[in-house]
Amino acid sequence: MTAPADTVPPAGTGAGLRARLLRALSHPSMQARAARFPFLRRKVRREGEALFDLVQGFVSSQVLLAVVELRLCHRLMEAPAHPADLVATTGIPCDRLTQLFQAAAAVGLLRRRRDGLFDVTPRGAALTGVPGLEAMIAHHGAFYRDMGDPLALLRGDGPTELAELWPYVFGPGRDEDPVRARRYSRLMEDSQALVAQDTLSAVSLSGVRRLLDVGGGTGVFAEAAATVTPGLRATVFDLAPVVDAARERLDAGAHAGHIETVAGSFRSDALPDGHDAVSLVRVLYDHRDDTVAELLARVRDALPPGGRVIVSEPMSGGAVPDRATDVYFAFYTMAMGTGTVRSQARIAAMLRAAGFEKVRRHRSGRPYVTSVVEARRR
Ligand SMILES: C[S@@+](CC[C@H](N)C(=O)[O-])C[C@H]1O[C@@H](n2cnc3c(N)ncnc32)[C@H](O)[C@@H]1O
Repeated sequence: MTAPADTVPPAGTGAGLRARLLRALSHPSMQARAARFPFLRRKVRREGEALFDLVQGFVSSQVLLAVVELRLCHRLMEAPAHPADLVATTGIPCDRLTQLFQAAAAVGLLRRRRDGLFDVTPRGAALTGVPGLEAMIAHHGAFYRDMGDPLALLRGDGPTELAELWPYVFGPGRDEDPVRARRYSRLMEDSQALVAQDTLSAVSLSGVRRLLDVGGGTGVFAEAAATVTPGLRATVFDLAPVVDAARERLDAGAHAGHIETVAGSFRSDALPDGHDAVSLVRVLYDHRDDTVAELLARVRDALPPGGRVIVSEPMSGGAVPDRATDVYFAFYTMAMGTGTVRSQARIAAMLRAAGFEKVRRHRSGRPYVTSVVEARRR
């Protein structure tokens, strides 16, 4: 497709040159002509590879899912194997299993050795070791079905499967089911350690005596905060069924005496006071702007002047769109029904509107794990 002529800026300007390059690249004969010029040849090839990468992304993800479901990396960590060795246990014919091994090697999870056996690569080993990653991949079936018709998802047509998995986003009446609360809490709990690690390396809690972790799940962040901040006492505030699971977990841990749990809903209940900092870890991106604005107002009311709020979650790249957050998390939260990824600038603006100041943005080295914004109550 070529751009209409009237949208092309005048020749000689930077924008004009760029528009001409884009027009040239979009011309079908360009692929053949570019072969004659080394610079263009390289550019066309790079763009071709990048486009093909986008085209085949879903297939790679499904290869990853098959690898996870068969626990292939776990099996090959024990000993290198030939696909034929796994036919009986997987029930997959040898020729197809060989194709899966080849594909897993092509995406860097396995290595094909000269003797025809396969073993795991460092990436394949990391897949088995990153807490929560395999559980996250395994639950993607629901997300991919929601993504099956992206235009329907964008238009907001019909129910989504992810909305069923995260029922609390719709508030009272949908947020009390203990079975579903356990299921989503376990999913979050597994990945919470990494998020806690990045959050606590972005912000120091030194000077904080009492931390309130709102939507704190089963207390993994509160425990991590207590571990790195001697003397810290924490309160985990979450919905009743989640708090029951949190209490069970925390009572078996090292910080049981320093971490309280309070059941309630931040939609309808005042937050417990007596804390000098409030954390919101992977909470805001689940909710619409009006819910977030009300929640931030409650956080402000629970804090003394100068009290800190810490927001930690994957954030949009904003002016510099980011592949992990503006693609994956944006569509994931959209499929949940009410969520959205916000940029640090947008969260900062919402914090200021709620009565916070001295906003600091900490861009993490792993935006796909989390980014952090903190502020003080005016
Ligand atoms: C995505 S999870 C994050 C949990 C934890 N902070 C973490 O990062 O693993 C969101 C949490 O917010 C809690 N939540 C949702 N709506 C809530 C409400 N109205 N009041 C209190 N907690 C709520 C959920 O139960 C869940 O534990």
